[in-house]
Amino acid sequence: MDALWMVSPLLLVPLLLWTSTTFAFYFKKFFYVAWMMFLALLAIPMSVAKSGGRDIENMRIIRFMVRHVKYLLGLRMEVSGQEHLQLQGPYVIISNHQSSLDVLGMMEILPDRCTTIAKKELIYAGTVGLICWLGGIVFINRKKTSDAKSVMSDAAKTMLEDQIRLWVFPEGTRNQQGDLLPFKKGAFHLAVQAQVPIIPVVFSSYSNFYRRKEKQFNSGTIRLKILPKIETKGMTSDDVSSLADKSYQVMRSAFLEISDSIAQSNGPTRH
Ligand SMILES: CCCCCC/C=C\CCCCCCCCCC(=O)SCCNC(=O)CCNC(=O)[C@H](O)C(C)(C)COP(=O)(O)OP(=O)(O)OC[C@H]1O[C@@H](n2cnc3c(N)ncnc32)[C@H](O)[C@@H]1OP(=O)(O)O
Ligand SMILES: CCCCCCCC/C=C\CCCCCCCC(=O)OC[C@@H](O)COP(=O)(O)O
Repeated sequence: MDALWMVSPLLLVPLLLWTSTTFAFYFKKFFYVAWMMFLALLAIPMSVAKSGGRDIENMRIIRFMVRHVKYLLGLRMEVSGQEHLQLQGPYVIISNHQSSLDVLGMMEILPDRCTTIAKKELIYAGTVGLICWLGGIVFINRKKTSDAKSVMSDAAKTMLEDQIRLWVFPEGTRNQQGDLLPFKKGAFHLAVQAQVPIIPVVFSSYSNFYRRKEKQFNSGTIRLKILPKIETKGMTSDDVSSLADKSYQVMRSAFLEISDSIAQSNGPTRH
């Protein structure tokens, strides 16, 4: 009995360590969602006051409101290739998609008059849904290909008429498998239909600070690499597959390169 009393406090040590990282994981996730909901609540009246309703200019307000959130979560952003975004007129940005944390990187580099394409379910996310609508986010129904395609073709026209840039996640869903998923074609049809360039953007792997399975959410660095534009002038729908393949290749090699260099600078990581 005595021996058990001596041992049990020692057993508490690993238990406390386990709960503290797990606790931090849930706490940071909860805080992130709650804080974004709160920021959206502030941004809604600001957007309505500025532009009276749904308007792409509201993305400036959203960008401004989200920029500090990285500090609250202990994340650092390292951006390279910013000069590639200095193009006149509309273009399509494509990037990999790991988590809702991508919004932080997106707001770090979002050019003016740029909004994004998102699944329609996001509109039901309370204040976040409303601010997305006010920011002109284009919602698509992924379960109905024909609907999604027609929304994307309309978007190609609007891009040119209103001089708008669109950010698309060509993987079509979130993915943290340490590699890119095969690309869907929508972003490439969009760029070809509008005859505008594609600018690939790559987020480094989050696996060195965020591991969902292991319930870890530490401080860390996100590298954001903006790659040179890929022209689509003169291309037709016949070129879409090769355009998608080419984009995939350049993004995949950039992803492996920047993710690897972070893993090395942080020392070995557990997987
Ligand atoms: C102030 C504080 C606020 C705080 C809150 C923050 C608020 C705001 C910040 C904003 C940030 C919000 C961030 C939101 C991120 C959300 C991201 C997402 O939701 S990702 C999911 C949605 N996005 C996508 O899915 C885009 C990528 N998907 C596609 O491009 C798909 O192709 C599609 C959805 C258009 C269609 O998909 P699917 O039904 O699966 O069909 P496919 O297999 O891809 O295609 C079938 C065939 O159709 C051809 N195709 C596709 N598109 C077209 C087209 N536009 N025109 C003609 N043809 C098309 C395609 O080539 C296929 O044919 P094939 O013969 O096989 O080639
Ligand atoms: C009252 C409802 C409350 C719902 C609360 C959810 C609110 C989310 C709040 C804060 C996060 C802010 C950033 C939101 C934008 C990110 C959205 C996102 O990343 O969507 C996932 C989508 O790309 C792919 O979806 P799937 O991986 O296919 O699934």
